[in-house]
Amino acid sequence: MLLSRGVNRRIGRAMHDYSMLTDGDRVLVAVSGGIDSFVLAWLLVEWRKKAPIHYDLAAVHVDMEADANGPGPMAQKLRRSISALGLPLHILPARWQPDLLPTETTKTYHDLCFQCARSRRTQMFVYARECGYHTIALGHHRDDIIETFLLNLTCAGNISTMVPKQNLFSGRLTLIRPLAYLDKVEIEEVGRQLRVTPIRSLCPLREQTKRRDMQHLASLIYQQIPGAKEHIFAALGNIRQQYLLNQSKERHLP
Ligand SMILES: Nc1ncnc2c1ncn2[C@@H]1O[C@H](COP(=O)(O)OP(=O)(O)OP(=O)(O)O)[C@@H](O)[C@H]1O
Repeated sequence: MLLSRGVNRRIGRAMHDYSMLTDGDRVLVAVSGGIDSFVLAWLLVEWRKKAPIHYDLAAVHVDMEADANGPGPMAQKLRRSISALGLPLHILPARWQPDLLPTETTKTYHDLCFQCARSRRTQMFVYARECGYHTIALGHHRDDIIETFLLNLTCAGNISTMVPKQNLFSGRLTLIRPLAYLDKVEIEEVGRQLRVTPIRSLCPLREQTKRRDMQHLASLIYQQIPGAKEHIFAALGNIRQQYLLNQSKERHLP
């Protein structure tokens, strides 16, 4: 399958702008069962065929359905589709599962969503370290980056977002997001051409998170203001420090 010229160029530009991959890297691509991370896994396989560098590649999945009998049905299905790409899939039974939740009324959906994602990430970080992988590739895209910015702006009182490349633990682990310059719809189009069927999410909180609210907010802004998406994304790399405030956060947050 051929990627459109624009899509191919923006993947290349993201990889290049952030020097995401170098020769000899050992890369784990994190696959959720969703379209974005499957397309990313496919892309990293294809990219390696034509890249002037070589990197080792394997996939990892944190299985929310795993039980004493082993991987759940979704993870097994995912293993089949990932192995069709020629990649091994490491399945990690999730340590944190929604039905293991304490019945705490103080926790909001957002807290729980955050905890679940953090636990998943920690499991992948530990696995990467134990198995000698220094890079984890995630399927976040431009819409995710803008929604995170809106979330941090409106709910956390800071101006920040998820970055296309992030060094952690003094550089011992790097997160990369090669789809950072693509829109969700573009990735879905690639997924359609690859005939990817998303494996349904088990997340019971999915429809009720602040992230979902940010998706609605973003789509309202885009409907009202043509070009807003491009401008917001550009703004994230165009900080005018001298036109920001120097008050302390504590003084103004409730
Ligand atoms: N259970 C999981 N196991 C491994 N990686 C995961 C898992 N869930 C999410 N990820 C990684 O984190 C990224 C962002 O997760 P998020 O939940 O926002 O994505 P998604 O919409 O569920 O799935 P996708 O982005 O693959 O379509 C995914 O693209 C994937 O790289």
